[in-house]
Amino acid sequence: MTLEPFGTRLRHAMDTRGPLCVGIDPHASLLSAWGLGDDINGLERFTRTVVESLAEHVAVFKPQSAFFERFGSRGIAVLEQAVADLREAGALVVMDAKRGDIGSTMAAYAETYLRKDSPLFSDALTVSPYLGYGSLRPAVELARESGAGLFVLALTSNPEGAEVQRAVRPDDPAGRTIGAIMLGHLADENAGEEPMGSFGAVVGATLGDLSSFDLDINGPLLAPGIGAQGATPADLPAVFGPAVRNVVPNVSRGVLTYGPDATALREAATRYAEEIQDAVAATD
Ligand SMILES: O=C(O)c1cc(=O)[nH]c(=O)n1[C@@H]1O[C@H](COP(=O)(O)O)[C@@H](O)[C@H]1O
Repeated sequence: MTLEPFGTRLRHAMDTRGPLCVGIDPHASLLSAWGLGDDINGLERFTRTVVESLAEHVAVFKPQSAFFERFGSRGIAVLEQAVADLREAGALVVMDAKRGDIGSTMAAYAETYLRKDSPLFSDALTVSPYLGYGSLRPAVELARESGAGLFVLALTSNPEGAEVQRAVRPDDPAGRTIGAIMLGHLADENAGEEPMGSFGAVVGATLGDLSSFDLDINGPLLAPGIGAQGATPADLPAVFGPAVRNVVPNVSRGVLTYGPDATALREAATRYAEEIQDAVAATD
């Protein structure tokens, strides 16, 4: 079955379930707080609980691959099952693997996550453009072919990101920063797409006023940083301005910390979803 483009599917999911993305980040400290061992059984129980509690309620999930890779092939098997179960429940999966390499190797990463019949096929993948945006071309092409999407790290939520992303490219005619140039590439990728394109940017919710950047890329903006990193849903309009309608806010620890009780997890996700909805509606 051919998939509709990721941007179309994501817009529909945001309209029906709301824009919240719950991150599945099984930190060792969370496994312990949930009374689970820092082992494959703990990882499996944790992941299954998140999936069973939230998969039918939340639009988007972002499993963080590193927390599964930590356990080797058996961890990857847990990740694979989670991706299948989440998608089966009608949620979209953004695989957070932050891949980035020279083009010929990038093609293999793309095969791993973006080829329709791959065991780890995901609706979208996080990628790093810091080997040059053009190195991502094989992933862009395969994503288009498969109806998948990408989230390209543009302005990350961590303070260290600025030394790369806010650096001004000396030969850029407009004197833009590297982060602004990445946003420009994404706007080109998404030009003319309706209701929006499939090539998103990662832009931290922690970054304060971003009005000096053109966030109007006609694509989604994945916004991590709410909850554990200190940003709140109420910050979103001030950070994103009119682009707030394309924002997919990610919360990982801020929700996960309420487990393992399924009701408490659902209530936490609902609280965040409502606060996000209120913040976005206030911009009307
Ligand atoms: O690409 C990401 O998802 C990402 C980009 C970024 O700029 N900052 C950021 O925190 N993330 C991820 O978003 C999640 C944030 O987790 P919490 O701080 O627990 O909500 C982690 O999985 C990070 O790896």
